This record gives sequence, structure tokens and C-alpha cells, in this order.
Amino acid sequence: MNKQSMREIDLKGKRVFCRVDFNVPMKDGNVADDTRIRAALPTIQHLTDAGAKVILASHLGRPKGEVVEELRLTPVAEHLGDLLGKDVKKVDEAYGEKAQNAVAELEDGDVLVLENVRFYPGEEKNDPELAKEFAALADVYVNDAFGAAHRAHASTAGIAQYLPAVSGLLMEKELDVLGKALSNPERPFTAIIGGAKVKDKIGVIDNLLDNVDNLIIGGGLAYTFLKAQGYEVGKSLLEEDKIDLANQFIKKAEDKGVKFYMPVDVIVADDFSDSANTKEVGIDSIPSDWEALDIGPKTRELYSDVIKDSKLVIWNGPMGVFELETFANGTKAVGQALADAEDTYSVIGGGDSAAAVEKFGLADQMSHISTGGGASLEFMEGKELPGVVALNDKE
Ligand SMILES: Nc1ncnc2c1ncn2[C@@H]1O[C@H](COP(=O)(O)OP(=O)(O)OP(=O)(O)O)[C@@H](O)[C@H]1O
Ligand SMILES: O=C(O)[C@H](O)COP(=O)(O)O
Repeated sequence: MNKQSMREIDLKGKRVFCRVDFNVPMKDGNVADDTRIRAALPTIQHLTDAGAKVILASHLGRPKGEVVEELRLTPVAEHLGDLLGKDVKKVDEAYGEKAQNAVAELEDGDVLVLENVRFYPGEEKNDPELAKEFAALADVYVNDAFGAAHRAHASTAGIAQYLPAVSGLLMEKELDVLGKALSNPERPFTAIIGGAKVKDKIGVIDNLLDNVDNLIIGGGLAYTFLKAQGYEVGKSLLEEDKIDLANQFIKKAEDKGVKFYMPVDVIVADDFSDSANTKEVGIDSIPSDWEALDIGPKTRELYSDVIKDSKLVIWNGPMGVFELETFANGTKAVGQALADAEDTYSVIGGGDSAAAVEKFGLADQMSHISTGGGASLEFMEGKELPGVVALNDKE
């Protein structure tokens, strides 16, 4: 990476404003999934070991510039304290006098969590005044919030103008893994794209077709591709206005010599529910009043074989409606194939696919699970991430 890392600078006694992505699922006022918090621990530990005064900033949810009591970072700070095994301080502001005082009380190696930065309207507007206020708390800016790096906000980008700005360890690792995958992939390189909508994945599919050897399509978006190939898809998810585009992608794959895999059989249901009547059918036999909610057994086998023979696999988006047990088998099979493939480096592109491997107990067996949903998608689309662009270049 051509950006300066926090490993390259002296941190002893420095006040470090470290942007993390602690936007974690909450339930009944507690942290429901702490994956993102645990992913930031190496950075926090490195900072405390180096004798920095650690000031952590994050957003939680989308409070839209207002204080929302349920979105305070207090429970997150408590949870972090448990994980670190040390006292973590929390202040109910993210800048101004209260925050200044809390920072002034920090000893070297102490950790302070600021309030949710999205309680302030200036955050999402990338207001320079707010960015200056954040910067006034610290000597150094570390961005470790890969998950929010696609946002040009005051705490992810603006602040970098006013302080020496370097990347955190998680940010570095994410960029390194995803960057290597896209620029210098081990081959055969396979991308698996699923999820609900073609429109959300256009940029990713387009960019990946320039790089991969195999492209596997699953999930709700598969039916627009199948329709483009002349199949009737019944009541399955279909984006009529993307049928031409789907055909263009299939053509691009042909031109580039990329093997393009679509489902050969599917699980259809007469209702979008776990108790629906279901059938396994070939893709030429989808009944007109049923919808396909998962890939079928032959497709599971086909996709698993492609995975087994790949050296690198990037996976974004589930193969079916994995939240419902009845339609989880396709997603489970892909996860299991990745877990079983010993010589395959598996990169899970955040969001729902990360939630799925976690749910199926396969997370430990993946090579890298990105903490970024939207951020990893934008990265895979080949877009520049504002939170990365803002950091100081390597000298
Ligand atoms: N055949 C299908 N019909 C309808 N919905 C589907 C189908 N297959 C998958 N889905 C749904 O797609 C949703 C996930 O797709 P979405 O595009 O929102 O996110 P994603 O692809 O996981 O992206 P990210 O990983 O970046 O969050 C899941 O909720 C899943 O139930
Ligand atoms: O959960 C995420 O993808 C990041 O934390 C960014 O959150 P946002 O989509 O609300 O900006």
C-alpha cells in the first residue's frame, strides 16, 4: 500500500484520534456481534503498547445528525473494556470541552471512547469545522475503519487534512488482502456473486470480469441472468430493466474467456416462508406461479467443484434466502466448499456473506472475512475509497 502506516511513526505519549468501525449489531442495549470490535483490537493494543493516549471514534447506526439514546457508544465501550481486560473510559461528546477534558485526563496507554460521531450533522456532510474540532483533540489521526472507508465524512476523511494521517493495522490488512486479490491473484481465480439485486452488483461484476477466471452467479440476481438466457423464472426476483445488461455481462465473459456459471437447478417455493411448499426443479421447469429461493443440489455440486479447483475465491452475497432454514442449503454448501478447499484462499466480502459463514459456524475456516460490506464492494468495483485517499502517502 502506498499510504503511511501507524507502524511507521512514533506514538509514545501522543494523543491519537483513531477512527474505528464499531457499527455493530445491538440487541436489548448490548453488543450482539462483536466481530468488528475484535477486528480492531490489534490496532488498539499496538497503540496502548506504544504508549499512546488512545481516543476512539466511531459511528453506530444512522442517527442522522441527532442524539439517539439507543445509539450511544456506551455499551460498546464497556464491551471493549471486557475484551481488552482493562478500564476503557467513555465521554458523552465527540468534541468540545467535555471531550477535551476527558482527553486531558488520559495517561499514556489509556483508552477513551468518544460519543457516536453521527450525532453531529457535520459528520456526514464532511464539515471542515467539525473535522477541525475532532483534530483539536489529538496529535495524530489513525484510520482503522475500513468498513466506513467508502464514506467521505468528517471523521473518516476531513480530519486527515489537519493532522498527520496514517492507516491502522486492520485497514492495512483489508487493503492488502483485497488489493492483492484484485491486482495479482493466484489462479484459477473465482468470484462468487449472489445477493438480491443486479443493480447493486453491476460495478462489481463488470470489474471482476476483467480479472477472474470463473464467475459464479447465485442468489436473487441469478434470475435476471437466467431470463436473459431465455428461461422463464416464474415469480422469482427479476429486474426487467437489467436483462440487457445481464446479456452484456455474459457476452463480456465470453469475449474475455471467463467461465460464467449460472444455476442449473433451483429450489422453488409457493410462498416466501419457511413453511412454504417447495420443489427441486431444473431451470427450464420453474412453474409460473412459484419463486426460486435457493440453488438446487446439482448447482451446489457444480459450484463446489469450481471452488475446489480454485486457488483464490472472492465471495459476496448469499446463494439463496439463507435467513430461512429451508433455503439456506445453497449458501451453506458454498461456505462448506470454501472451508473444505485446503489450497484455496477464501475472501468473504463482508455483509450478508460474512453473517452467513458466521451463522453456519464456518467463519474460522475462511482465510479472510472483510469487516466492510459496502466498503469491500466499492473496493471490488475498483473505486477509490475516500477514507484511504485522505491518508498521507508513503514518503
Ligand atoms: N433467490 C432469492 N430471492 C430473493 N432474495 C434472495 C434470493 N437469494 C438471496 N436473497 C436475499 O438477498 C439478500 C442479500 O442480498 P443483498 O444484495 O442485500 O446483500 P449482499 O449481496 O449480501 O451484499 P453485502 O454482502 O454487501 O451486504 C439476503 O437477505 C437474501 O435473503
Ligand atoms: O456497516 C457498514 O457498512 C459501515 O459501518 C458503514 O455504515 P453506513 O452504511 O451507515 O455508512
